[in-house]
Amino acid sequence: MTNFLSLADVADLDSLIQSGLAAKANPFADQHLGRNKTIGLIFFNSSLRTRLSTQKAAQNLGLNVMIMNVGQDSWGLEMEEGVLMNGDKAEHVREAAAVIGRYCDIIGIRAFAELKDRDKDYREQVMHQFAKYARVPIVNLESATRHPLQSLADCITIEEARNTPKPKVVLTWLPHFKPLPQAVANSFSEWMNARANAGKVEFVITQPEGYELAPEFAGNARVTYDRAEAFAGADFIYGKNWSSYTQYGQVLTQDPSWAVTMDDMQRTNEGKFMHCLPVRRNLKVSDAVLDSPQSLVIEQAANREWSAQAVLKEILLSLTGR
Ligand SMILES: NCCC[C@H](NC(=O)CCC(=O)O)C(=O)O
Ligand SMILES: NC(=O)OP(=O)(O)O
Repeated sequence: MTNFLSLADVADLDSLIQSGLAAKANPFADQHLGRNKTIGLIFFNSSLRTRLSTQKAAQNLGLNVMIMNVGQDSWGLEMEEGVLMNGDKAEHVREAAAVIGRYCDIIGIRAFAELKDRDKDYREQVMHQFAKYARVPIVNLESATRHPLQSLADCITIEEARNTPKPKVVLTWLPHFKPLPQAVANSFSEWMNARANAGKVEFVITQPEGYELAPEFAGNARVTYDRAEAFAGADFIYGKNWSSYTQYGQVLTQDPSWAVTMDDMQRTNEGKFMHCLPVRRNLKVSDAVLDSPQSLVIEQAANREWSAQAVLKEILLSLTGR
């Protein structure tokens, strides 16, 4: 694996999931792999899990870790080519990425959607500019349209917690007053469609009208506006808010009946509740659900360490020629 930007960079998803589970069982088995190598983690947005779990995974592999918050610790970075830089951005990504690439063997980048210009967000300019100018492997720590380290942790969590060979997994939209990116939902859908194509899960998306994901991410998933029907018999309920893709970046409804409650969970097949976190209690999901044994959110977040470790291991193996 050279870059980890999306599912397309994964040669064998089953073995990557198994590699995450193996890292969980034996975290320090590969601590020699990263010796004398450095990873830089570059954040354009806030983070708790991604920052700490990726740092921890890198340390488990013996990597040195440097972390930078762009615009707070560093200069603001210009991403556009050929512009007169007379605004608030003091440095161009051409220099910044090239320089960071000289200090680091691997670079992780978090850069959320701005939710103003759909074409611009879906072009993934920040990831592509870094990949072009840094000349070292790039790891997506949540980009404008995807969050693959989260999706891999989600696959690991479902693999661990399932008690049927082909669980029913439901992605359900949750209410929020703020417009949030589509990245987590897009990515989860992309990865679950792959799992469904491999016969590993049944995948259903439920959302209010107007919240349809981009066709390339919804793929062949069964989409229903009938939330109760989607929840019936579900083994996993994966909650997430996202803003509209079709009316780009807009909040079309805040209908509180889409928040997940214990009544909803009782319609499932003793289903487990998942959320990538952070989650706003009682706005998106009730205290009772989050505090019940049906909630997997802490285990899911813990699995971020093992998803990052599986990915960094693959990249280190390709850097060292195996
Ligand atoms: N990395 C996990 C999710 C990050 C982000 N959530 C948020 O911005 C929540 C902010 C809030 O609730 O105020 C998202 O949806 O993509
Ligand atoms: N789930 C997740 O990516 O969390 P952070 O935004 O805190 O990194």
